[in-house]
Amino acid sequence: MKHDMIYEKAPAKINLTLDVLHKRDDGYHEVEMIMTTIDLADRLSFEKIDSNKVEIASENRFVPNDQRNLAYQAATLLKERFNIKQGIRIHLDKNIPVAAGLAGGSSDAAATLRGVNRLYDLRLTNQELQEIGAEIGSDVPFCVMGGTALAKGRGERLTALPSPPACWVVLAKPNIGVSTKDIYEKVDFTNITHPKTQAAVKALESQDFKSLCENLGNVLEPITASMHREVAQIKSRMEKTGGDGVLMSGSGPTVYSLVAKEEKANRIYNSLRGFCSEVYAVRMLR
Ligand SMILES: C[C@](O)(CO)[C@H](O)COP(=O)(O)OP(=O)(O)OC[C@H]1O[C@@H](n2ccc(N)nc2=O)[C@H](O)[C@@H]1O
Ligand SMILES: Nc1ncnc2c1ncn2[C@@H]1O[C@H](COP(=O)(O)OP(=O)(O)OP(=O)(O)O)[C@@H](O)[C@H]1O
Repeated sequence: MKHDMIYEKAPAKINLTLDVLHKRDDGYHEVEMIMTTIDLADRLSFEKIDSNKVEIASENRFVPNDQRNLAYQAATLLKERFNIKQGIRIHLDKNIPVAAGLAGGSSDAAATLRGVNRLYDLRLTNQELQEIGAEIGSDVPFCVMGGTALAKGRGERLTALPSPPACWVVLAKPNIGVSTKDIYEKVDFTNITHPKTQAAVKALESQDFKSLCENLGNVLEPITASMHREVAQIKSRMEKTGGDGVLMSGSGPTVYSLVAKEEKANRIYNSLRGFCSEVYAVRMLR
């Protein structure tokens, strides 16, 4: 039997700020962070299949196609919770670099929640999908919501914020892997420089690009940078070639620069291409 296809885009996120307040009893860290979506996205399609299975197809050899895949987990969760007897085939066209600090897997999970909600006409609200998403990972609720938000709790308590002023985002991912868990575990609360989250929120509210760039901050950056010198190397190269605001995203290792002028974005992009195999120049998503 031929079934209709549903399509969803899964955009990457960057952290404009990331602060860690304390370690919680459940092992997670209480965070306060501003995240925004960028125009670098995976593309997913969803199709009903007659066998009672979730199938993932992806051409990317770094992406698992079994229960380790967050899209698989999202589809399975909805299937079990809503007692769906048919199966789901997911095709994943991966463009977001893997294990990068850009929430690629989380965004695929969020797109899967939206896609399966439509495919099986479950009529779940965005809020309900966010709550289900929190069971899969801390970044999933934000990826369900999209746009720009201040996130608290372990990342699931969200308040929408205005999008950043239009600009370019140049990203470079060094060819190294980091474990988010390990990086959080290394946070030293006796020696921490907290970002000015409120100043960054104000900069978004007043659409002040310069102030936004001055108030980017990520407490995980010095930790990942101390383990991998590539992070500091990319950061300094972006700063030297004219990046307006430069920061590592999430637990890394991707470093990005916000850039107002296209010609400068091109210059930074070209300067990094010789140094790093995964470099992107994209726009913010409004
Ligand atoms: C670094 C960020 O990407 C910033 O947006 C997120 O905080 C991490 O989000 P994520 O990858 O969706 O994280 P999860 O899959 O929920 O958790 C992975 C691991 O990171 C640590 N973790 C994560 C989130 C949080 N608020 N505190 C933590 O300590 C925990 O050890 C957890 O076992
Ligand atoms: N759909 C998926 N796409 C990519 N990786 C996935 C996916 N599902 C599970 N993974 C696994 O998760 C690991 C982390 O991948 P992901 O790209 O989500 O990291 P990330 O961008 O650092 O996430 P975050 O910013 O949320 O911490 C990979 O090593 C991969 O094996």
